[in-house]
Amino acid sequence: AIPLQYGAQYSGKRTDDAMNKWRSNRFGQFIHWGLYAIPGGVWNGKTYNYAAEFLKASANVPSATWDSLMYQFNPVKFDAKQWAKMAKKMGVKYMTITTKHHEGFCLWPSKYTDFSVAGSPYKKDILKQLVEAYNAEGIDVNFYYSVLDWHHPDWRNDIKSPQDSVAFKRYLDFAYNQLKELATNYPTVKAFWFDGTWDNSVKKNGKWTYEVEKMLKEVSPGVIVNSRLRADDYGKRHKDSNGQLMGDYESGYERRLPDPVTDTAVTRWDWEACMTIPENQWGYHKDWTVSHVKSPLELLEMLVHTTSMGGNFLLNFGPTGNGDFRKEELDIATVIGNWMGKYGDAIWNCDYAGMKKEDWGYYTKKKNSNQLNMVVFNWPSSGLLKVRTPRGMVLDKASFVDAKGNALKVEEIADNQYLIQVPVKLYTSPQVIQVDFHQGA
Ligand SMILES: C#C[C@@H]1N[C@@H](C)[C@@H](O)[C@H]1O
Repeated sequence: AIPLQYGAQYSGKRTDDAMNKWRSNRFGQFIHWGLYAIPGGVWNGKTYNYAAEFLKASANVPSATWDSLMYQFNPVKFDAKQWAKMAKKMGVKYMTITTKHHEGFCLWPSKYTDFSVAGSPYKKDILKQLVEAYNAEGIDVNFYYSVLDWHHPDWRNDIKSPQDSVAFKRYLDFAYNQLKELATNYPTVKAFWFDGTWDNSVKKNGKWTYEVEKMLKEVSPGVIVNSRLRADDYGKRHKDSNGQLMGDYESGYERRLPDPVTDTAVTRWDWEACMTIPENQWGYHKDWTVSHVKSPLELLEMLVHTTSMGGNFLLNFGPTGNGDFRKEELDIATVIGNWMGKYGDAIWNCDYAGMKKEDWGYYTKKKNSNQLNMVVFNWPSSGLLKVRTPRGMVLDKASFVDAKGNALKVEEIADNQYLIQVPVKLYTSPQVIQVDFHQGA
């Protein structure tokens, strides 16, 4: 192995209470909210199709002009309690909020910058209201923090001169102080979601990334840090120069999921996929006709797919500049919430079942139980669901979660091969079959 000072600190999955809770949560709400929500992808009457939170770059807006949006930030419809109630009904167990996105605007009154809610007509601490409202609903709150900062004069994409080094050192001190401020002032935060760490300037500062993670875990014992923060001694990210995952979980799955047949290696570590409802809009965009918008059932299948591979699914919402949600997002929250209300037990506290993927859908397995869930998306015209079990696993009985009393016919047709007979009918949403099993000889 290559000797590293700033490589992975451990291998395998954390098994402490904080990580076990993070893992059992499975379904989270991502919220991207900042000044970009005010123009919503439109600048000087022109609609830009690229991600709305990148509008400053897409429309080539001068910094002084963009930063003056702070004086328009006054979300009169913002109601943290209402947001938290919607999230609770949707069935999420955690929420990740952009404390500061690439634009540098802070949703909390940071003492290290004037570019925050404190400088806006709104004035109040948005983070505080969200943390209190979501925690009151029993939902954990995690902080997204962009290391990349278009506003801060000392930010550098790369270090090409001694002057760059001096300036970037000031920037890194600023970011370190902000992160310590967040961990100290919001002690119930459960995880930090780092983004904007792809530039050479950060890759050349693996030591700083190591020290940030160390500080956060000292200030907030048990806190969880995603793999995007760290760079090792050689600038390697996510996995260090010895191929070991850095941080507490892999967070490279952005708008994509691992393949349930070829990518099962991902089940060896903790991971999370984050997902947009349109093709690629994280911040609020006025015009969602610019791309495909995923339906509730497309997103529900992604949630089940992710759980079936032992990952967390973080679904993104982009509130408007006024602090309310668009109708498509409210509808998705309702449809997914209705399903989770009936079948959430096949998601929460469930994990990879260690079984071969079948065409009809996905398996999830309740932690520390002999309860296997079959979430069926593709109903077989044959009325037969094929199940291949690992050696020694014997199926005992199967029934719809909605009809526990009516046992389904389970036929063992060969060693470790079963067929479960189900009615042939059209269902309009995925059905869940619960299977009890035991470990045989
Ligand atoms: C690129 C990029 C960023 N990473 C996603 C999580 C969003 O924050 C997007 O702006």
